[in-house]
Amino acid sequence: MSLACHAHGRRGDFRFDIGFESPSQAVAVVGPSGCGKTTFLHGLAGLLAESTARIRIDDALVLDDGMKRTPVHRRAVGYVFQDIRLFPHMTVEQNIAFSRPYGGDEMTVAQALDLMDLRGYERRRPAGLSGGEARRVALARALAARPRLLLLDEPFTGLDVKRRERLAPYLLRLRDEVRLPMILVSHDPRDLDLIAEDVVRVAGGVVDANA
Ligand SMILES: Nc1ncnc2c1ncn2[C@@H]1O[C@H](COP(=O)(O)OP(=O)(O)OP(=O)(O)O)[C@@H](O)[C@H]1O
Repeated sequence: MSLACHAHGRRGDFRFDIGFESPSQAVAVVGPSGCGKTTFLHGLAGLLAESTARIRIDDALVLDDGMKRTPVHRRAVGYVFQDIRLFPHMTVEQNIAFSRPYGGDEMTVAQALDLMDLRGYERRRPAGLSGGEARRVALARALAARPRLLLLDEPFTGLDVKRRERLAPYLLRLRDEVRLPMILVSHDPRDLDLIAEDVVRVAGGVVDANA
């Protein structure tokens, strides 16, 4: 599988122009705090007013803002926020079903629940979940929209070593069984060992050519 992504634009005074081509399916974008990792993901997801993006997976142009900007809900891009952002007033199942209308019809809420081993959690609310469980719900919510690319912002943040080891197989399941292309952003080298197949280094809003 090959993955080519590019996003450029600005967030306030910060300008960025970040892109890569990779023969891998799981690419990590790494770099120091403030270098633009999250901004890059936001650009790809359409969450910035002043940015454009382009995504190619194998021979398919999945997204191209060149002529006309694609709205967030038509981007076929799943996003798991660093701080998870589940809807607190909804149950686990309602959280997952929320993104369902924006995707295709193959991946159902039930399949997302199965994939993330969330059977039995359907009626629970986010406040009653552990950090790792909440991350699995956030992954299931992203999956239920049937994305063609998954964006993960610091997927293990806030989890200790034991909990990281418990969450990792779920991400590997998406990578190796579902074959879902993913870009993860991280400042922690351990994340790269766990799931990344390729690494892109970023500094000051651009890819670091010397890395
Ligand atoms: N809402 C905002 N308005 C204006 N500038 C912002 C905003 N959010 C972030 N920035 C700026 O954009 C730049 C890139 O920030 P970004 O969050 O993408 O970095 P990062 O590499 O993800 O950092 P970290 O690892 O600390 O999360 C920073 O210089 C930051 O100050």
